[in-house]
Amino acid sequence: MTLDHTANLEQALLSSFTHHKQQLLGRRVWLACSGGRDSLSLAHLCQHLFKEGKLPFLPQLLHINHGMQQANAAWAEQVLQWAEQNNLPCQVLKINLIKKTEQEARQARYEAMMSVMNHQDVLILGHHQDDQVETLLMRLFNGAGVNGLRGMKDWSSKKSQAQEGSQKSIFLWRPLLTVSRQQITQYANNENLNYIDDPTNVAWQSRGSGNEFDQNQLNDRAWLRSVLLPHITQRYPKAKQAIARTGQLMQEASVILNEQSKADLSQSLMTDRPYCSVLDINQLTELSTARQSALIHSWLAPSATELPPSRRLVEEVLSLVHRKDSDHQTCLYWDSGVYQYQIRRYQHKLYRLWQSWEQWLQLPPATQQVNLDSQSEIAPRFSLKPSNTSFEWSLTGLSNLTFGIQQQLILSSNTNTAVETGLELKSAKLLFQPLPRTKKIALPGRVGRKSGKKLLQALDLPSFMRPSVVLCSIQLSSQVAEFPLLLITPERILALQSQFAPSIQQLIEDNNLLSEVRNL
Ligand SMILES: Nc1ncnc2c1ncn2[C@@H]1O[C@H](COP(=O)(O)OP(=O)(O)OP(=O)(O)O)[C@@H](O)[C@H]1O
Repeated sequence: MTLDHTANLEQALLSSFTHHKQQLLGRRVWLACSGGRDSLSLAHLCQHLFKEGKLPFLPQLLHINHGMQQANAAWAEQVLQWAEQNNLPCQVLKINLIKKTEQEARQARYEAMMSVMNHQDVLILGHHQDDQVETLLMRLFNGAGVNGLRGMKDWSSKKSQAQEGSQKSIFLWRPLLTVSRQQITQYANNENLNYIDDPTNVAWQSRGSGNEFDQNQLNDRAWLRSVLLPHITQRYPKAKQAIARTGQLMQEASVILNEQSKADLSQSLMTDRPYCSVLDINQLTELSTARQSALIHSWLAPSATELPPSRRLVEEVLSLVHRKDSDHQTCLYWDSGVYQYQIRRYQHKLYRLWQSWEQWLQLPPATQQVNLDSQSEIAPRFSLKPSNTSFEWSLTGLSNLTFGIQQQLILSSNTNTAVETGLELKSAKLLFQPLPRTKKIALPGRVGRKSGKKLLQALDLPSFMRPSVVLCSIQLSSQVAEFPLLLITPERILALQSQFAPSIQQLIEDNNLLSEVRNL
């Protein structure tokens, strides 16, 4: 028969296990064990349920030695010994903290654990209901919305931030979120667990003969735990359960809200790359104001590792969206903690750009030429701009283009002799250069030729993209002037009016001629 003191914990773990059984299938399970009361109780419970055949896995323990307090090495030793006595595999990982803040310690802890875990492994954490209540209160006092007030999730995914662009992610599993600290304490005491009591968790100060704590010495979490919550529960004995219940309701509400804003976002998105995302303002403004705000809020922080934007920034972006004048100079800056963004508007489009991308766009493209008879020299990716450390812009399928032009020249030169055609091909060149502002160019399907700003406006190109337009022209012999063939931007290729336009258009439509940007 299960004793009362184990019933709550056992029930919570087994019910959470049943709930996530499918997600756990085939995955390796680890347990983050500080050696404190919560995670040690959890490790003990896992081992007990595994022995009884109720849990199909035995987690491998991971303990982080923060190297911050003298006692840390002794704690690591204590966890190792306990694991050995209880036949649980255990690894100690040492980290070096630079800033020594709580936030940095948490992040470094996760990164260290992820470094030994495989992609999509599961990490069990000892967070419980009281932790959840403290988290909710801290967020409430910081003005959180529905997403913040849902608190910690019992199952979530965490991506490694160790290297930019890293694909490694793991699952965090918190099976004890419905169990109170008191219930865990009871379990630990009844099982005679020799857990570690970290003094920085409570920040007690010894004063004179008695033990009192100095409120000013407590961090926010410790103050809520030791000062505010006892007051609240005196008046409202069930306050903690009620706050945790609100968290669950917010969790459900946030699922609905997020599904809605995801659907709204996909309707309004015109382009979506991490470094350049474009929203259609006409679509966006069809939505109610509340849905516009929710959409902008999630669009400004596209990945889970980024900070949520402030209410004020969302309002500023919305007022940019609703501007009726033709001002295209306004630029809002936003640092999401991971990326630095610029938010800009052009015509009916709203741009979210990495700052590094906007700066890269200002660099001039290369001026270069390709001889039409030397097909073998053409690289599969023909670089259009000197690469820097962040981006590479290239034209793929240039050999298809030169081949198409050669064929057309041969076909159209039936009045010439083979020798003359050969000579014409030999001297023919493709020239690539930054679009000259003075050159008059006819756009396909438009009347008359345009130059400079007018041409770029007709192309619907925002000012920050204009330095990155390449003109590709053909020069058939050194005596004859060149003819414009195509305009290339990082986003697209436009075939200009020329005898080669139909075949170039075909190459573009078949994706055999592409302008491609790679984020390095
Ligand atoms: N040094 C550590 N090594 C491994 N895991 C840790 C460590 N510190 C914290 N954790 C994990 O993160 C969870 C939440 O961290 P928190 O700071 O609340 O833990 P704690 O109070 O120090 O320890 P516990 O929750 O085990 O009593 C812990 O339950 C544990 O799973």
